[in-house]
Amino acid sequence: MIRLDDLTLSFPDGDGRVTAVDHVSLVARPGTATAITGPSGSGKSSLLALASTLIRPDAGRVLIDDVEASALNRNEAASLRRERIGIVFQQSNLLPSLTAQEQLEVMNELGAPGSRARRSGIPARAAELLDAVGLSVHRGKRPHQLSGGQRQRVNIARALMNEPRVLLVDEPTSALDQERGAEIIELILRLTDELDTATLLVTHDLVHLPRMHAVVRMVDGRLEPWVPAPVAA
Ligand SMILES: Nc1ncnc2c1ncn2[C@@H]1O[C@H](COP(=O)(O)OP(=O)(O)OP(=O)(O)O)[C@@H](O)[C@H]1O
Repeated sequence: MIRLDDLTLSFPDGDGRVTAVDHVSLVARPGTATAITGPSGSGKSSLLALASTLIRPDAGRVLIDDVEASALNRNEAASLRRERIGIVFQQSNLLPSLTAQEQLEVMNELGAPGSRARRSGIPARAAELLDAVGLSVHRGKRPHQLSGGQRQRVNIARALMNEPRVLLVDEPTSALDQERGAEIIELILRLTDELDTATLLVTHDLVHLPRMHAVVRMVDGRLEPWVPAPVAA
């Protein structure tokens, strides 16, 4: 579970400060996907950065299960991210020289060494996740040999290597056409269910919202309930 509790974040802006996130509270439970939508510059990416512990709030708390993430120092926050949080950014920032399988395996080389038993399970886990995202036959390919949608699938599989409790996804469909975008959303929803992650997903794309367990809208850093536009008669 992830709980955002009265979060506020501001950035320096000329002589003053701009409030990117303004007293935002939100709870996402395991096995559910919550979409965060809203206009450009409304604070969606900033909220995700707070949820991921990559930046600290000016005020408020981020709770990941029972851990107060916003109170941790940098090293502790890095460990928490490694152990409990999966992050998928807009662009699939894959390493050009590595195959799909290696992109996943390298995740567990970074950071904590892990036991020998755990390390020996890594190739199998990587293969299993590539299978779950429909890329078994492409596991030996490098990023330039994959389509945009396939690269995004590798990205998602990579974020799941550490068996995260929380999955944070920023605009996963922005570089894809409608059909590939819809497939990626379906994939994220299926994995959220199967792996029981609490998923927060930023999207501009309103077509995906009815598939989500919950939808919130950010406007000027504040959270509003999302009210779907009436369907034309
Ligand atoms: N590092 C930063 N330094 C200064 N201001 C920032 C920084 N990051 C974001 N902002 C400001 O905070 C506000 C929210 O930005 P944010 O990127 O979170 O919005 P967004 O809803 O994700 O936008 P988009 O949909 O265009 O990605 C904006 O006014 C932006 O200019």
